Amino acid sequence: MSTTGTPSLSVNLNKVALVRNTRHLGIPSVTRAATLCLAAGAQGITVHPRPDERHIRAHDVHDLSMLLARDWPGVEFNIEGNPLQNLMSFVRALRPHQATFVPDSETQSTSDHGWTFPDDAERLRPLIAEAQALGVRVSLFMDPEPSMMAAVKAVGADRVELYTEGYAASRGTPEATAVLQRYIDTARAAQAVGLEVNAGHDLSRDNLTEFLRAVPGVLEVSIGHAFVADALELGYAATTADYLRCIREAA
Ligand SMILES: CC(=O)[C@@H](O)[C@H](O)COP(=O)(O)O
Ligand SMILES: NCC(=O)COP(=O)(O)O
Repeated sequence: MSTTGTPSLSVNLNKVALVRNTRHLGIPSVTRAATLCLAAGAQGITVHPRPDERHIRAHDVHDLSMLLARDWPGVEFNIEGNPLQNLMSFVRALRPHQATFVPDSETQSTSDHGWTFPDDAERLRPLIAEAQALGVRVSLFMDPEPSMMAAVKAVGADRVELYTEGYAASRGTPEATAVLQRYIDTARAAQAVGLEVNAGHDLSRDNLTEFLRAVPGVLEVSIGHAFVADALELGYAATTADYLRCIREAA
């Protein structure tokens, strides 16, 4: 949650790195993108360093951590990934404010599901405890399934990130109202057991306000793909300002 009491905007820079990686010129710069978004008012930076380094590379995570610590001390750094693969090495080395645990396979093209309980509980429990002992808040990427929230709390997580692809894809279909209701019910179930709530995946300027108006108490949205697509047209500063407007209009 930002200092204004509205949900925080954490800009995911994966797709900036994706373009950068097609040549050896260092452009577009991931750290420059972070600086421009933060200067325009974004409250956080998210990266998802995948094991194949198709976009964010290990040095990006280190560079961003240094940049934020040096120039943006109030800004939240959120690193996403699978703690059973490469995520914990970043958590141990850099101690970001938040680690979002995502159950992706190594070759997955993008995230497409959340953790499953009770199946994943015993593998996650010690990793959640380790991250928290390092001062890192842990959020679990979860499908909108109210019945899972008690298990997320029981395994020790601080937050859930609601996987919003289903919401985004349902808009304009006959199922849209029922789908949105599942997110509302899941957020309420999470909050009822003492979990905080984030949201992300396929959020955009078109669908963000409606989501935040409907789903209570979302503290943070992380947005990358649509954000970077918009930034190609509008620039980072104007894009950040417009996403902040979408968030404000939901209040
Ligand atoms: C967890 C989540 O929803 C995002 O991290 C998303 O997976 C972005 O990753 P890509 O940019 O690799 O699609
Ligand atoms: N956690 C979701 C995220 O960081 C960005 O997802 P997307 O906007 O790239 O789909």
